[in-house]
Amino acid sequence: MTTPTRACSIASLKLRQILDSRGRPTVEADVLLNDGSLGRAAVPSGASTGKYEAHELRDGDLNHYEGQGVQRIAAAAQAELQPRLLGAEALDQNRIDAVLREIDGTPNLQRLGGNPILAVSLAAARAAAIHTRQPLHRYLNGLVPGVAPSLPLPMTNILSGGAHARQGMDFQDFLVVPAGAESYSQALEWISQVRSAATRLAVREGFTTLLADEGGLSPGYERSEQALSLLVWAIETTGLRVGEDVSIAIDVAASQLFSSNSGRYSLRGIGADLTSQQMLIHVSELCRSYPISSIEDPFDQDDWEPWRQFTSAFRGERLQIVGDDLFATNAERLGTGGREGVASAVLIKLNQNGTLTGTLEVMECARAQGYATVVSARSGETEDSFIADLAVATGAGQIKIGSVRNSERLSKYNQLLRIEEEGALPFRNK
Ligand SMILES: O=C(O)[C@@H](CO)OP(=O)(O)O
Ligand SMILES: [Mg+2]
Repeated sequence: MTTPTRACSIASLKLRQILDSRGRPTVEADVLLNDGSLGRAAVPSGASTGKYEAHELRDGDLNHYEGQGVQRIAAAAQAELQPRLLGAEALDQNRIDAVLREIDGTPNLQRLGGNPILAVSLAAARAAAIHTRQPLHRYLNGLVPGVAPSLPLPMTNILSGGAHARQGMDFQDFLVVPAGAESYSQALEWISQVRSAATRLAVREGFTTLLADEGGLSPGYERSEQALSLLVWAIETTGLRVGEDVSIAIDVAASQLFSSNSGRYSLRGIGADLTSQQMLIHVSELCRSYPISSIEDPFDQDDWEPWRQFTSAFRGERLQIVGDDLFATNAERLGTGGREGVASAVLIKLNQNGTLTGTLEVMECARAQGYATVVSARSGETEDSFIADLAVATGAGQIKIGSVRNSERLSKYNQLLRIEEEGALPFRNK
């Protein structure tokens, strides 16, 4: 692509299998530049994956894998990508990502896999940041001219259900949002106070405090209402004002509950299979009965009609409506959402998109159509803290990482503390 002798050009590429927080194989990339700058990045992996995501090449399923399958996927990708990327200019992220897509040659990256491709895309950005001697968030901010960086408001799992817990609540995430905090560090303090209060209360009530995939408590409640009540109680116990200092967010992850054969949502907690209209009534009632400030994926990724009705029913109220599986960090689907008046925010997951440049384009599209953005981790994570820097660099406003209990989550929370310490950055554009 360019002359291989430039200090910022790629000298070598290495892809390997490592383990994620579920103990399952995932991909890590090293990108080495001619001046010795080494960028390393690891990609996460979802459990409640949407069908419009970039394709992740895996070895086996959630509960079973053969052993070296991801190593073979990594090696195959390395063999094709390395010769084409040698000498590429690491500072030209657009070009690198375009070449990665071109080599794969499929729209959803199913040939080489979205996972090795994203790992290289992110590792190249990190190598470029090291080469330019900038913190990653500052380098990434340079890729989005005109965007003001800021520290994001965390949205944090306290209780988990659905595909992440294998017991209890049908809905996947029950989170708290410390919107009244004055700073990121205060927000994090409040979160950990609410989390310990929730643990104490669950113990007092005789429920288990076993943890789910993202470190959220998995008490085995049957009904969503029990989880929501515990959250309200935990916030009150800490002396914080419910709904003002700290409010509640939920991720229904409804695509996991939906059967396209029957067209119904199966809710074990209430012992019923709901039609789209019944589901609309159910989630609307929950949003009106509890101090919920944000709801994600209340309906299936292809069930657009209730999405439209729900969005228009809550228009003008203080409820953020987030599309995760619905938009799959895909500019085309987000554009459709904007035209159809569906949702008011988009969850941003790098591995749903497949490249850094593609993800930044989706965030730009969100800004252009007035949608809020929530940068998000996956349920299977690594110790890589890239998304913390990404959220700051893009002034995303919000971040969803999981609970504050496990190191693969804390690597992001703690990275944000370090960035806060650098000073001069506003908290969520306040
Ligand atoms: O649905 C989600 O928002 C994420 C994180 O909670 O889960 P997963 O990575 O399993 O898709
Ligand atoms: Mg989700």
